[in-house]
Amino acid sequence: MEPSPRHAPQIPVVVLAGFLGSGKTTLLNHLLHRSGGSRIGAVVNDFGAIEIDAMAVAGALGDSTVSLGNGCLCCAVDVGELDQYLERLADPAAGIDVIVIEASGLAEPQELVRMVLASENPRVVYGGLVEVVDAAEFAQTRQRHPEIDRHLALADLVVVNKLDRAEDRTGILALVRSLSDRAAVVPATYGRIDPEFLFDCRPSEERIGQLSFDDLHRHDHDGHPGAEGDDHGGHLHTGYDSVAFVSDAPIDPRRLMEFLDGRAEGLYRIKGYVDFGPYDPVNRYAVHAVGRFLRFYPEPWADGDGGGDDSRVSQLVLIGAGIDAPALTKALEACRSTKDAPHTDEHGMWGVLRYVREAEAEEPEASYDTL
Ligand SMILES: Nc1nc2c(ncn2[C@@H]2O[C@H](COP(=O)(O)OP(=O)(O)OP(=O)(O)O)[C@@H](O)[C@H]2O)c(=O)[nH]1
Repeated sequence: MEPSPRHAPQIPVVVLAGFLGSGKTTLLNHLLHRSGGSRIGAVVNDFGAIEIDAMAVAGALGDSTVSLGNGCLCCAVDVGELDQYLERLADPAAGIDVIVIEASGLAEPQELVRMVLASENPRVVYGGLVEVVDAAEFAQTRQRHPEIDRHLALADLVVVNKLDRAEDRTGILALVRSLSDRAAVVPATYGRIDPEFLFDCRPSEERIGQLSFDDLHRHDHDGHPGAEGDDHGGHLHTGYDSVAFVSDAPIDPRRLMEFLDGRAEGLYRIKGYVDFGPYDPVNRYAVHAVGRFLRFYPEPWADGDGGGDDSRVSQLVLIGAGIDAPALTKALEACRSTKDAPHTDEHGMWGVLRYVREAEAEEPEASYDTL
């Protein structure tokens, strides 16, 4: 017998937040592959005009992913769009057990929590705030954005990610614990946490109290300067811009490496996919830069090994503070390849391949980090 709507279990909606490049998409992908019998629906909010994050999770999810592109969800005037998506994912026919909203790396988590709490959909219930921290960049990020402390204080679960890159693992964990109020603090590399943490991270009664509308409101007005009279003055994304670049022509690997090696300090985040054309007809290259960190991840093109296909494009999103968008676009345009014959420059890919790391994602899954 069908359970009556009144008694149907409510689907937890978890907000997954964390600064640019901290590893939210990586964590979400891990959960999608490790969730056992649970079915996860995802709402992905990209800051840039191209939905790179949505592409990165869509493969695993098919139509259980919806994308809220271009701009921070926290600034949406009309929250109806989120409601519509929640409605769709919470439809019993979709068979979804938990919904994860991946916030953009510049979103204000308390705004997202507020939106979920405001949802009138009886099938969903707020399932907690997960904050992902980049252990390697945390000190600098906190210096530039003291608001991060406020985000951690609101979290129900904090994932201290990228511990493989952290110099002082114990120190960073202790610091995050001291900032996190009563949240569980979980160490991780590549977002590999036990999914139980997430599905169980519903806030306790006490924490629901803390995240009531009134308290969130109070946080806005006491918590950060610029909130009064300027809706987004204290938001993390103030001063940040994004540039979206798409190219049908393949990219020249040497020129792109020159561009990347010379990137300005303020250009904190680059992500996307690159077609190096005849330099590697089999693979496209996912690219990620976070601060000074740079990595390429070759992955076979979905259209087989033909090459020369019209559907092959390079798509990049660049996010930073104080960046010169027209100059960046011009510099990227100059990276377009003009050569047809790669053998005239057979070492052309060397620069890129220096940033391809083998097998780092293939460590045994069983070993969750402990500290
Ligand atoms: N070394 C290392 N790299 C990691 C780890 N987790 C994620 N990364 C890499 O960090 C980069 C950014 O990861 P994402 O998961 O895309 O980060 P994100 O938070 O979704 O990024 P935005 O949506 O732009 O804010 C990618 O190159 C990941 O492979 C980790 O634990 N260790």
